[in-house]
Order: sequence, then C-alpha cells, then structure tokens
Amino acid sequence: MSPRAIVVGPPGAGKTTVGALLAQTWGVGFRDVDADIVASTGKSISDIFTVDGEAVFREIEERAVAAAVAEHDGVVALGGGAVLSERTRALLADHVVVFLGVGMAEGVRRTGLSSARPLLAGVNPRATFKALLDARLPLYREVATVEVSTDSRTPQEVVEAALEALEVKR
Ligand SMILES: Nc1ncnc2c1ncn2[C@@H]1O[C@H](COP(=O)(O)OP(=O)(O)O)[C@@H](O)[C@H]1O
Ligand SMILES: O=C(O)C1=C[C@@H](OP(=O)(O)O)[C@@H](O)[C@H](O)C1
Ligand SMILES: [Mg+2]
Repeated sequence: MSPRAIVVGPPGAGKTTVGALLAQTWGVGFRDVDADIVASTGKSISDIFTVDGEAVFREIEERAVAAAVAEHDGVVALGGGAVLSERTRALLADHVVVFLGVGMAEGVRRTGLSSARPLLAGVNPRATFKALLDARLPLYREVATVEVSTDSRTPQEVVEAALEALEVKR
C-alpha cells in the first residue's frame, strides 16, 4: 500500500487545502500530517514549537510522516518543513510527490493572517519566508515528481494542473 500522492511545499502553498480537494476528486481518503501530530500529542503545533522546541517537533514529524506514508493509500499532505529531514526525503523517493510552489508575496499573504505557524510569527515574515524558500526550494525539487505553481490559481485550478502534470508523467 502506498499513498496515491504526497503533497509538499512551503507554508501557504495550499498543501492542506489542495490535498483534501485532490483526495475528494479521486474519491480517496485524505491525511494531513500536522493534524496527525496534533491528534497524537494532544498539543497544538505552536505549543510544541514554543514549549518543546523545533528539534522535538521535527522528530515527532519524521515519525508521523513515516507512519502516514506506511498506513495511508489516499492523499497525504506534509507540513512545509518535513523535507528538512534527510530520512523523510529518502522515504519520499519511492513515491508520487506533488510539489506545490508559491512565491514570497502570495505565501506571506496566505499565511499572514494566521498565528498557527510559529516559524512565520516573528517580526519580519517576508524575510523569514524568503529565507525559508531559499533553504528549502532545492529540497522540494529533490523529492518532487511534479511541480505545480499555485500563485494565480484557485485551489480547484491547482488540482486540475496537478492532475494534468501527473498524467504527463505517467
Ligand atoms: N490556490 C489558493 N489561492 C488562494 N488561497 C489559497 C490557495 N490555496 C490555499 N489558500 C489559502 O491559503 C491558506 C493556507 O492554505 P493551506 O492549505 O493551509 O496551506 P499549507 O497547508 O500549504 O500551509 C488558507 O487560508 C487557504 O484557504
Ligand atoms: O514550514 C514549516 O516548517 C512548518 C509548516 C507548518 O505546516 P504547513 O506548511 O502546512 O503550514 C507546520 O508543520 C509547522 O508550523 C512548521
Ligand atoms: Mg498544511
């Protein structure tokens, strides 16, 4: 059993939104690793970051990704930083991975209204977002089967573009 697709990309790319819509389109289940972590720890993501620290979150996340990929045959959405783990990247190499891209301006706009993303909650979210993109773009591309830009697309249009890109790859 293997997920039909695993969705990666920076915060605000729409992994949770588009992942759920893609699963619905295919008529399969959807699993979001951040939601799994909240359910299994009984804590919010920002509580884990602020109380336990990012390193502890990344350890929990690595295990949660491995469990979701092993157990779920629908669509799995990862958190934006999951690809920082080399072990996770190695795991993703054997799977269909959809990388949703988003530019800095739109990414900041989409995440700006939420305090739920502790990494972007600092004083300069633009600079933080840019640093995050610079560090992670090569990692997203390393694991991606297909790359889909989301900047000027609705979630539904992103799903259609992803389906088309996956069809071309078949
Ligand atoms: N294609 C899109 N266009 C406009 N807004 C979007 C799009 N995709 C997601 N959003 C919005 O951006 C925010 C972040 O989406 P989310 O799915 O949580 O992203 P991620 O899981 O990648 O961090 C949400 O408010 C969502 O409604
Ligand atoms: O980019 C990151 O490091 C993170 C992204 C978040 O998920 P989304 O990408 O779904 O917002 C969440 O896992 C956590 O706040 C850390
Ligand atoms: Mg998400």
